[in-house]
Amino acid sequence: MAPLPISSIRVGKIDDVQELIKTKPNKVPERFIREANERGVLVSHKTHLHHHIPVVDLSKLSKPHTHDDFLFEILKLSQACEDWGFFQVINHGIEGGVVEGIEKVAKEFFEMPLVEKKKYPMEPGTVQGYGQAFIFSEDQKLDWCNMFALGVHPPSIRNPKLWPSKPARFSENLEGYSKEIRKLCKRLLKYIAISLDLKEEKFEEMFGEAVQAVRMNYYPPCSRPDLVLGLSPHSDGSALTVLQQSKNSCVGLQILKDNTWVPVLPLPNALVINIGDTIEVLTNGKYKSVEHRAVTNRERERLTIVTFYAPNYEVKIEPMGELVDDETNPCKYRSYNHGDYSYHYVSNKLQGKKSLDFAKILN
Ligand SMILES: COC(=O)C(/C=C/C1=C(C)CCCC1(C)C)=C/O[C@H]1C=C(C)C(=O)O1
Ligand SMILES: O=C(O)CCC(=O)C(=O)O
Ligand SMILES: [Fe+2]
Repeated sequence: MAPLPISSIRVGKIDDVQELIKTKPNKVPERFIREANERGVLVSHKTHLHHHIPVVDLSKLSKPHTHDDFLFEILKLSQACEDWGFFQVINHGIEGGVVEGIEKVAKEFFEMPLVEKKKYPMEPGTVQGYGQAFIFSEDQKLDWCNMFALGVHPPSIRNPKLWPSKPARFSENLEGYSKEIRKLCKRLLKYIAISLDLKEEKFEEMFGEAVQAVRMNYYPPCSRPDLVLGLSPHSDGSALTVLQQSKNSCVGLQILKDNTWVPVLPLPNALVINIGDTIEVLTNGKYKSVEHRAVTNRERERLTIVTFYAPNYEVKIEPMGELVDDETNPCKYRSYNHGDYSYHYVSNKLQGKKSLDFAKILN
C-alpha cells in the first residue's frame, strides 16, 4: 500500500485528550463538540433490556458434545453475522495471562508522559503510531480518544521505529497476543465458512498471508459525554475485527441496529468480534459489516485493544460465486484489489459505511 501524500494535509491543532483533562478537567474544546444529531447520547436502560448482541460459545464448536450442539452454535454464528454483524465469543481458549499481559502494557503505554509517547507519532495521513487517525482537515471534529496503532503482520507492513522501547516487554506482549488472535481469526473464518456451506479452508486459502494490525484506543473520562464522541461512526475495513475491552470496562461501544445505537455490554473474559467490509463484499451482503462508534463516560476511562485481520494486499476481492444468483441475488459489489481498498479506507475520514461506496454497484 503506497503512503499517502502527507505534505498536502493540514490538520490544525490536535489536543491530546489525556493532557486536556489533566489541566482543564471541565473544559471541552469546540473541536470536540459534535452537531446535535451525532452526539454520543446514551441509550435508555429500557432499550438495553431488549437488545443483546449474540454470544457464541467457541468450546461448542471446537469440542461439541454432539453434532447437534455443533450445528446449533453454527446457526447462532450465522444469525449473528446476518442480523447483527457483531457477536461476543466465550471459551475462546486464549489464556488469561496473554489477555492481561497486553492490557497491562497498553495501559502503561498510555500512562507514560506525553514526551515519551510523542517519540512514536502518527504523522498526518498515516495510520500507525500515537495520535488521532483519519484527520484530514483543520475543521474536522476530533474524537475524545488517544490511539496507538501498529501494523503487525506480515513484517513488511511494520514500522519498527514505532514499536516502543517502553514500557518494558511491550513488544513481547504484543507479539504473543497477536499470535493468539491470529489463530482465533483463522478458527473463526473456518466456522464462518462452514456456516455459509463453503469448504472450511475457503478464506484461509483466499486470503494468503493475511494482514494484521492492532489499534489501542484509550478514552479518558469526559466532563460532557453528551457532547462528544469517543470514536466516530464507521464500519471496519477488515475481514474480521477482534475487540478486547479492559477488565471491568464500562459500556462504550455502540452498534447501529434498526436505526438505534445499541450498547454492547462487556462480558467477563469475552472478546467482541465484528464482520468487516471485506466479508460483507465476499458474501454479497449476506453477512453485514455494521456501523459502530464509541461513547465516553463522565467518571471512567476505557481502554480497548482492537485487531484488524484482513486479506493480503495482493488479493482480489469480489462476491463469491456461491453467494450470487443473477436472478434472485444479483452481484452488489464490483471486484477490487484489497490493497487499493486499504488505501482508500485510510485516506478518508471515518464516516459511517461510506468507505464501502468504493465497491458498491449502484443500479
Ligand atoms: C488507525 O488505524 C486503523 O484504524 C486501521 C488501520 C490498520 C492498518 C495499520 C495500522 C497498518 C497498515 C495496515 C492497516 C491499513 C490494516 C484500520 O484497519 C482496517 C482498515 C482496513 C482497510 C483494514 O484492513 O483494517
Ligand atoms: O473502542 C471501541 O469500543 C471501538 C473501537 C473500534 O471500533 C475500532 O477501533 O475500530
Ligand atoms: Fe471499529
